[in-house]
Amino acid sequence: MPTPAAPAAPADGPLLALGGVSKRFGGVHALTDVDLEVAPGTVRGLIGPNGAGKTTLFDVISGITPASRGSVRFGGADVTGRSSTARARMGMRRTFQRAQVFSWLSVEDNVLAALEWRGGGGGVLGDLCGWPARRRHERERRERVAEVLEWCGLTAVRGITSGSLPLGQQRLVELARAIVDRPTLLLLDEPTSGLDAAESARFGDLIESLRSEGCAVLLVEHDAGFVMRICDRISVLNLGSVLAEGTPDEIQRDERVRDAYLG
Ligand SMILES: Nc1ncnc2c1ncn2[C@@H]1O[C@H](COP(=O)(O)OP(=O)(O)OP(=O)(O)O)[C@@H](O)[C@H]1O
Repeated sequence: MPTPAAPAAPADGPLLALGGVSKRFGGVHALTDVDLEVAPGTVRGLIGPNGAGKTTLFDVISGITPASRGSVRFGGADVTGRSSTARARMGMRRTFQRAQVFSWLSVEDNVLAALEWRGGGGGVLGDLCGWPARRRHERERRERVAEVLEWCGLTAVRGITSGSLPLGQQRLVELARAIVDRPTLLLLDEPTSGLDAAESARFGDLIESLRSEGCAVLLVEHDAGFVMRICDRISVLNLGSVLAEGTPDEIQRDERVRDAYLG
């Protein structure tokens, strides 16, 4: 299992902290005064009925959509006004409800491409001169990709075109892309959607391994059993507001949550 970097958070503070986040789309109040924290190296679930605001909250956290009000702090810094690219450079990664991979690239090149965007090669001069440092850098990157492919169980299909893989493996490719340069916070949007029981269980194991290595995870997931099994804490959204927050036990016992969501 690859070793993620140490969390980029102040020693005694949350890695991610949302304060009073609201989002309006015209007359639609998608989010209202949402407070939420994710501690380093923990898994937080975000659950709620359809239309509760989960995807909108992910968009606000990752910087795809600006909040109408409120603040987003990440790694101790106020990132409310920063772009999604800036947040990614700080160690935040996200996956989507529909797995996003370069379907025409091989599995290995997909994961390599996720490392490339950070740059760090030797540039044109380095290419021309074939500097040893650049060659070493390239070898290290290939080794890192091989390590992550192995960890995600993708070594055997590393040369296959990603778009020809079944959905479960495409999700693993997306996960491999997200973790290859060692994020400190991973936002997973319905990672088990469309997976069979064995694939979901594998995904659960991978998330637990990531946590044990210090990576924090915020997980939107409709499979309540999966969420209860895997999360340290859970926030329940309903109609854009936090209805409840607590441990899986506390959430399961909460009558308001049962009425609104768990049934
Ligand atoms: N771009 C938009 N323009 C207008 N309304 C939007 C937009 N995006 C989301 N909404 C509205 O905001 C509310 C929250 O939607 P959101 O997709 O965040 O919920 P969700 O909890 O992720 O739902 P689901 O579980 O179905 O994915 C809904 O009422 C939705 O219609």
